[in-house]
Amino acid sequence: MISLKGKTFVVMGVANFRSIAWGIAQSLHTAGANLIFTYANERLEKGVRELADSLENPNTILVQCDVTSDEDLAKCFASIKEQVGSIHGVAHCIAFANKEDLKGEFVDTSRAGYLLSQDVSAYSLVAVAREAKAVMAEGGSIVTLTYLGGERVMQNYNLMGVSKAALEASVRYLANDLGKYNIRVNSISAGPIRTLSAKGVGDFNTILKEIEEKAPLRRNVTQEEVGDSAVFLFSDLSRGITGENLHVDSGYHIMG
Ligand SMILES: CCCCCCc1ccc(Oc2ccc(Oc3cccc(O)n3)cc2)c(O)c1
Repeated sequence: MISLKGKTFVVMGVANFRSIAWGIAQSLHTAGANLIFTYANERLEKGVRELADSLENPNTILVQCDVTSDEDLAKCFASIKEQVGSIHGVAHCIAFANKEDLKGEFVDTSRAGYLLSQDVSAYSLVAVAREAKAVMAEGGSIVTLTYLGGERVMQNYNLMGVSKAALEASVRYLANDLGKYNIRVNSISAGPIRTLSAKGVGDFNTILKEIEEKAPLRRNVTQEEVGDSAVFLFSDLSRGITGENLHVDSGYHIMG
């Protein structure tokens, strides 16, 4: 089993026990890591604290962080630096698009909706990477979450697909910039998982069934499987990998 004992990772985007971010947190915890959870606002704090407390690790820290605010991000990582000195990685599990932009016709996307989704789902990784760089002395690893709809059209995914395309290109350009500091930047393209966020995507159930019928493994993936692949990308076993998009999707992406 990979050991991340004595290492500290920031997990951004836990909403509840179904979150992929929580799956990543559990796998990191099992590997012995210390965790710092960030949450967007007070409404989310209670739920994140209950989950964090369930790990029973006294080193766990919670920090409020609204990724749409440069000031909040700067304060968040300054607080992390002050509390732990340095971190070894960041799991960026944050995305958003207005519900009306996740169904119907992409051509009808509003300017405001498009910019909001790009800001939260793609630009936030650039800002997080910039702030995290200053707290990752001995190098580190940044992992973000994407979906196949960023590479090709998946009905209803619409605006989020365009935001994920921007996110995946941002991973490559960030990997180019940060490699000289021995900071790696990768994405995990997860298969569909029934999370709070998934409720926002039109006709979600159809794709779950399609995976069971067409994916090479003939089954859907779980938060734990994505979490374990994230531990691989956070560990030295992936020290030669950066700018990569790792599909953890039962192989579905290889099918026509
Ligand atoms: C047709 C594609 C079906 C599979 C979708 C898999 C998936 C599920 C969830 C994903 O993450 C989000 C995150 C925010 C998001 O925007 C939301 C979520 C809930 C409410 C709302 O107003 N917006 C939509 C999807 C995601 O990027 C991808």
